[in-house]
Amino acid sequence: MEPTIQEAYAEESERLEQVMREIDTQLKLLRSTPVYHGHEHTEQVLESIRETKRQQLGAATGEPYFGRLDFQEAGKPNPSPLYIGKVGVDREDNGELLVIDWRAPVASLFYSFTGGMDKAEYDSPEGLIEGLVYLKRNIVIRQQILQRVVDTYNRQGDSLAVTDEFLLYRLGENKDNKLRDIVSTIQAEQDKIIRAAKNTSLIIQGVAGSGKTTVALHRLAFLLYQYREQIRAEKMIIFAPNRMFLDYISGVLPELGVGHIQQTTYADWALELLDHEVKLAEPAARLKTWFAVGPERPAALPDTPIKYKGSTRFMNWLERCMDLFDGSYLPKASFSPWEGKVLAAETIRGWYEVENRHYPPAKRRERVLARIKRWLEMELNKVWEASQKKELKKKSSAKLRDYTKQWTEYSPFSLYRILLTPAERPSWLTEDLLKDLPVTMQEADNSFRKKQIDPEDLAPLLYIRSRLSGIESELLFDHTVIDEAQDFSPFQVALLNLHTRNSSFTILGDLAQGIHSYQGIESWHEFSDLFAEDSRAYFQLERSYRSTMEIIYFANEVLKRSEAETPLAVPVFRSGERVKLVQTTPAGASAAIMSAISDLRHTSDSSQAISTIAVIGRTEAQCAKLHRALTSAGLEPHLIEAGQQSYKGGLSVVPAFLSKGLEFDAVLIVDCDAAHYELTPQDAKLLYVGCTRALHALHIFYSGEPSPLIAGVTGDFVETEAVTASS
Ligand SMILES: Nc1ncnc2c1ncn2[C@@H]1O[C@H](COP(=O)(O)OP(=O)(O)OP(=O)(O)O)[C@@H](O)[C@H]1O
Repeated sequence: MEPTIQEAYAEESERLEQVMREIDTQLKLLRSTPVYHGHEHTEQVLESIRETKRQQLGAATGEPYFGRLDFQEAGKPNPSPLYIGKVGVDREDNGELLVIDWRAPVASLFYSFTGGMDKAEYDSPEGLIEGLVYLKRNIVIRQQILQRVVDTYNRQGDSLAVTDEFLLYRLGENKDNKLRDIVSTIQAEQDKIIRAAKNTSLIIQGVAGSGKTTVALHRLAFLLYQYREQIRAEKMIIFAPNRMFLDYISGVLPELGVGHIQQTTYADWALELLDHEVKLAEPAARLKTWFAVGPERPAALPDTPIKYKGSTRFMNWLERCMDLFDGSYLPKASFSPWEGKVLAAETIRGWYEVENRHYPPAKRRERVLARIKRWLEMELNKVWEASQKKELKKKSSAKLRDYTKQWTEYSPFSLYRILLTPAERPSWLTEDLLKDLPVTMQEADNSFRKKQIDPEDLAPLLYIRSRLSGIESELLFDHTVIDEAQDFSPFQVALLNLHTRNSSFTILGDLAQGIHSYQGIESWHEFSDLFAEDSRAYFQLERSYRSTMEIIYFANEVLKRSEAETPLAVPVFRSGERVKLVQTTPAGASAAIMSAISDLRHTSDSSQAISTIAVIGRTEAQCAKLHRALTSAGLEPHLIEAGQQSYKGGLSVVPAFLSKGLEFDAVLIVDCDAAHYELTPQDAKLLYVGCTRALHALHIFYSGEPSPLIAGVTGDFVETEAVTASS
């Protein structure tokens, strides 16, 4: 018979006390053991194990576990309860597992089991284990106090389907300024991605709010647990679009007990590798041009060098260039240090092409020059007469300097520049090769003179670096995550592949949010083609967890009205207030926005009290103006600008293109009129990004003619309102 709620609660309280007593005893013992500071290796290792345990148990004391699954393995007489937590805890005296780490193979049942099935199974190191699930229970413990017990499945109960009640409870919570872990409610389709094998190139198309970023971070924690002998946190890397986004996601990995994973942007990583030889042009100028409205709006996607420079066609072109470079790099002449003494060109060629063939050209140059120097020293040693030797030494040093000088030493940038500057093109660059360079690339780039480059030059420069000097093994990653990957170019990903062992990738993005289409991709094939067929995998996440049904239905309408061919989000069954379409007069817009903010902050429904609100504008200039207006009204908003390092929460004013990746309890889209959002795929994506940032409430403001992307949207998920100046 199904236990009553009181019985379940009493049972779990007792169990919690038992587990906490055990953790407490173990912690006391560990804390009373003196920390070892000596040099004895074995003792150091033992101390490090104790320290890890101290930290893990310390973290587990407040909330030792969050779930329970009663599983009867085939062939075993009874089901046994498995408690799942962020870290495993076993009894000191008999080794019994009190809490199982969520990443352990058996814990996958807690996530993959969706009810209704006869048999459940999971992959273990010993093979497939089958059995029956009797109970799936969510348990909320806060600061050692049992707060909630929710059975989402009970074999003895009436319902055989796992309900989403607990998930909905979690999704209904409000957000602060940091993304959180989801270990207690990972969904089956997310779990598959998290637990995919390490040496896979995973590509994930996920709708807005489907948990892509969160899943990627949980996957890193999983890989570190599962492959702890093979990979290290310091060798894993996350690429995110900007520093503010990195700050926003920075809480998740520590919550999962994982540290030291590198987190960066592509530009920061690349500039570091290039020894900061080049400067990146201010990104603000490009963003301003690309997201301009009115007469400055950019024409349909221009066929600019940006796309070409991000293509694998360009990579192949550079590959051919580097092959030719390699073949012609060695000077043809022999080396004569003084009259009558010659080091034959053939000998030097042998050193270059045979002896050092395994080295890249820059290294070969270095090694061959060192070899010539050694040869010279030997020749000088054959001269006995002191004054003659001195003179020959002087002469030969000058000759060697000349020889070295003629053999130009290139940096990635100096080589790139001569390839793309017509007046400086080297003789080995054949007409055939030049013919294959698009016309748009034939012009000299003036900014190169000041060593200034654009973001799309980074991958080509790194490619040249890799061909010129090779990739040092300490620069290789064990696993690479690319978030917001739809804005990456194929060349960027191909380049990262050169830096990633076994093509172990998690690449995530959403084509519907591809607002930087001047540089990004149009289809995931552009990336999947870069990886071997048998080691790549593609997943699609269609359920959106962030927003209410009303918000998702509305955002989908926006997408449907443009010609953007992208998958639509399926909401979880969480209902909230309707999306508000508010028409104002131009003069009344600010007052209407402020009144909405005030209403949202003072909502009477405490379960929906709003703590983060974003006012989303179309351009940076418009946001700066709005920010001033809200500040003079005493509201203390934060203006989010390009280049910002952190996200503060509270009330933010942000241009739509910078809101990507973030989320807010409530979103107010302003100036959603026909001039600011036209009926184009680009504007639809931008508005879609803005709308899908909202968790609980979405208000859209416009004056004059509404944007064709929202005009006439009807349904039980929207309500309209007209605010006159006096109301
Ligand atoms: N299984 C889950 N349980 C609870 N919350 C979840 C779950 N999956 C996702 N979420 C929540 O949904 C929200 C969106 O997650 P996340 O930002 O990772 O999605 P995303 O796909 O990267 O979104 P976007 O592309 O729109 O930036 C977050 O608040 C996250 O905590």
